Amino acid sequence: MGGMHYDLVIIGSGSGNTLITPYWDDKRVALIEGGVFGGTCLNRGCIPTKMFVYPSELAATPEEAERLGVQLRRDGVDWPGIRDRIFSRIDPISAGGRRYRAEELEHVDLYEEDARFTGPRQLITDSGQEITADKVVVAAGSRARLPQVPGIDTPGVHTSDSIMRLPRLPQRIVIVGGGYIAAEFAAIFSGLGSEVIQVVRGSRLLNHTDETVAERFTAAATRRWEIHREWDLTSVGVGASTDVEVRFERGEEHLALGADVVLMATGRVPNSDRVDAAAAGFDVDPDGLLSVDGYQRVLSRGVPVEGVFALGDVSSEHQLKHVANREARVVAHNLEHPARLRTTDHRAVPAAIFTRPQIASVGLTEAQARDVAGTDLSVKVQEYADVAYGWAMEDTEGFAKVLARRSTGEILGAHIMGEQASMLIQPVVQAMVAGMDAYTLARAPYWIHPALTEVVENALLGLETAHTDDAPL
Ligand SMILES: Cc1cc2nc3c(=O)[nH]c(=O)nc-3n(C[C@H](O)[C@H](O)[C@H](O)COP(=O)(O)OP(=O)(O)OC[C@H]3O[C@@H](n4cnc5c(N)ncnc54)[C@H](O)[C@@H]3O)c2cc1C
Ligand SMILES: NC(=O)c1ccc[n+]([C@@H]2O[C@H](COP(=O)([O-])OP(=O)(O)OC[C@H]3O[C@@H](n4cnc5c(N)ncnc54)[C@H](O)[C@@H]3O)[C@@H](O)[C@H]2O)c1
Repeated sequence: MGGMHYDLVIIGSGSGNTLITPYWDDKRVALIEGGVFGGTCLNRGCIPTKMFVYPSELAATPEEAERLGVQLRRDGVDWPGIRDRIFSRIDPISAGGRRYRAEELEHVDLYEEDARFTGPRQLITDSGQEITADKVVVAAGSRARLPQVPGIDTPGVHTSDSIMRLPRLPQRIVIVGGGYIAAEFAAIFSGLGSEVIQVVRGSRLLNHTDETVAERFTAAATRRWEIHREWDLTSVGVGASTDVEVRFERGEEHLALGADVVLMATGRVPNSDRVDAAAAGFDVDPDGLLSVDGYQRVLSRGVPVEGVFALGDVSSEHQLKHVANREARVVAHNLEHPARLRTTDHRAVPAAIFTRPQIASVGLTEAQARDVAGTDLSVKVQEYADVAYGWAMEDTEGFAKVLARRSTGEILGAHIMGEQASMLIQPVVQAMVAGMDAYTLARAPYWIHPALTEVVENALLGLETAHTDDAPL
């Protein structure tokens, strides 16, 4: 098989797919995708999960409404209907994207198989096709990590890749893990009416988040589904009377939980090994992340490799789609303008966890902010219950927490748990990027009364930060 040479080779059709700009119209491009076209977010990540979150929230409404004197009745949940509506929308988008790249663009060759490096800009596909290129972008993403315990291949053990396509809604599901994916699916399935049992190694859920979030989300989740803490997974097997049984231990104690299905939500590993980054001599950190510099250039022994870039989950500490997309825009620019390279701005990266209650964060946690600012740190936790819209909702759980330097008002972080957290955080993200201090953010714009945004306004006003006499009133 003769070798093929391209101006640009992209590995991965998630955010990598966006790199094929008009600049490449008169050049030769290869897009290599060994999985489903469109990558994680579209096919098995952000988009389908949120399409399950919304109906699940509707399904959970009767319990919420009851507190406010409204009697609603949920007559049932049509899981196959929900599932098929979601995937009948998503699957054609993936197929359409694939068709466009494979059939409609003459300058693009789509390789539908895995490829791995044999040199810095040299690859071989699984079928033996040798490929070289002037420029290579590694946009190979990450994959679900399965704990290596006996019985992990028992039928009924799922990851986020397969759980959304179940034939029927599980009556009882065990979820292992305490991170983003576990939190979102626990909310989805409990909202839809499954009995959810979540088991974590640590003492709190969402352990990596701000301490108030972790503590208060653990309490909120405990009110909604069953949680077992500080248990280590030991094995999985078929249960005596259940499809699958998951076993844990804690010192001398043992716990066996039977269920229809088990979701392993135990983290994701970057696909640097799947592309054999080591064979090309690229630097890979202990977590498997491909090392890049600020320009997204792949490093080898700390030095940028000519013409090789990486973006997204394979190289980013933020496993988030909006980050992968931003990095892709930077890579697209840098491929086209080698003399005017741009860096990716990773300041103020927000994230939301679409669980119940919703969570959103930006910037530092309180512990991190204390390390940075010491006694100059001001912290305010504003309860939803203490603003007018929170009264309307009769909210008892939500809060907005902001962190800022007392001396300058510089916002160091914000963490919100509750209704619409993912939207409420956005003004804070804007202010952090624009360098606006906390007091100016609270006082310069009008905040609509009595919208829920007042929870953020009041949190900012509650900070003890310095401001001048001519600051907005
Ligand atoms: C369940 C779930 C929910 C999520 N929800 C959100 C959310 O709400 N918001 C958010 O911001 N982020 C979310 N994420 C994270 C988000 O999906 C990822 O950060 C994002 O999709 C990463 O994009 P990427 O382009 O880096 O990689 P991907 O989209 O994963 O694309 C990489 C592609 O490369 C291919 N590939 C890998 N190795 C090779 C090889 N050797 N040869 C050929 N092809 C290869 C893979 O098959 C894959 O299709 C979620 C993730 C999951 C799993
Ligand atoms: N809304 C969003 O933006 C969103 C949603 C889903 C996923 N994501 C991205 O995907 C990434 C991966 O999500 P995730 O939830 O899989 O990972 P995570 O890193 O958030 O959580 C992994 C969890 O698994 C636990 N764990 C790891 N190994 C284990 C083992 N052997 N036994 C028991 N528990 C174990 C960890 O302690 C942790 O609680 C997230 O970090 C996030 O960046 C984002």
